[in-house]
Amino acid sequence: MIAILGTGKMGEALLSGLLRAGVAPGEIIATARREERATALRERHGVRVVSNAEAAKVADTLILAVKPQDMAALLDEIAALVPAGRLVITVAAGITTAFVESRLGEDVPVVRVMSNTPVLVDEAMSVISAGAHAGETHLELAEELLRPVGKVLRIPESQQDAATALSGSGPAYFFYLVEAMVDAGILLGMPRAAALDMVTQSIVGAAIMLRDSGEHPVILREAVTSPGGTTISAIAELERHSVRAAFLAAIEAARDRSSQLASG
Ligand SMILES: NC(=O)C1=CN([C@@H]2O[C@H](COP(=O)(O)OP(=O)(O)OC[C@H]3O[C@@H](n4cnc5c(N)ncnc54)[C@H](O)[C@@H]3O)[C@@H](O)[C@H]2O)C=CC1
Ligand SMILES: O=C(O)[C@@H]1CCC=N1
Repeated sequence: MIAILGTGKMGEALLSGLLRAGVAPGEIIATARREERATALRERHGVRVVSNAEAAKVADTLILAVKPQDMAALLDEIAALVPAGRLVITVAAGITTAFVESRLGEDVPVVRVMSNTPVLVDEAMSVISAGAHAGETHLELAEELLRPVGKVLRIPESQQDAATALSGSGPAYFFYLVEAMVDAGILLGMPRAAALDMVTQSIVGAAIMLRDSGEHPVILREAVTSPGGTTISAIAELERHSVRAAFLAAIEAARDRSSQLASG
């Protein structure tokens, strides 16, 4: 039995992915704070929604998906109830395996995961790290759960905050970029719907080329950039506005914020 505790946006995305991957609804239980949320989860996915206490007692694998700020309270609530040897997977930004171990008991196997919202379309990037008492079998179990919804990579836990900044938040940067490009289309007089179509298909095409061609992004960009042409005029402006430096600073800020989150 797999339990998802705190089934909000990320928890529900993982839940729907597990169901798409063929896990039976009877094999998954969820918890939610509000009754309307519990009803919605039952109706949408046909899973049982129970209390945190019941989930902690009956599940073999617990997926903790509350906000980082709510993690200490949740762990305190379930600490006395989780039977020995259960795998605990935490998907919260900034929450270390040591943070979970210190509240659930020092020998609990914990795997820390940072995934992202493309889990909804089975294209997630999930990075995983083992806690002090999680071994190969625990990592494999976590991989088994996450692989049907995207790519999974093992990384040292010391890199989790950086991964949170890069791939956890990553989709938001691309959506932001799309918004900005669509605004540019509007500025140039394009109808909004057409501009959104053009930008979306350009980003999808570019992403697939990047993933499937094996080419370095610089080579792919150079292939678009004709001498004396249009693209280099745009790139010159991006450079003038220090867009690359802005990305470096932004992602560094996200990494720093991730490392602060466990302390509230
Ligand atoms: N949204 C995203 O793109 C990503 C989020 N995450 C992580 O996933 C976690 C959840 O984020 P979201 O799903 O965006 O937030 P959310 O607010 O949509 O979901 C959290 C849910 O937990 C519930 N909750 C809080 N305390 C609870 C308790 N004691 N018992 C039962 N339910 C409780 C809340 O009512 C809410 O529905 C966070 O820790 C975040 O760092 C990780 C990767 C990406
Ligand atoms: O913004 C956040 O804190 C979460 C973690 C990664 C993506 N969203």
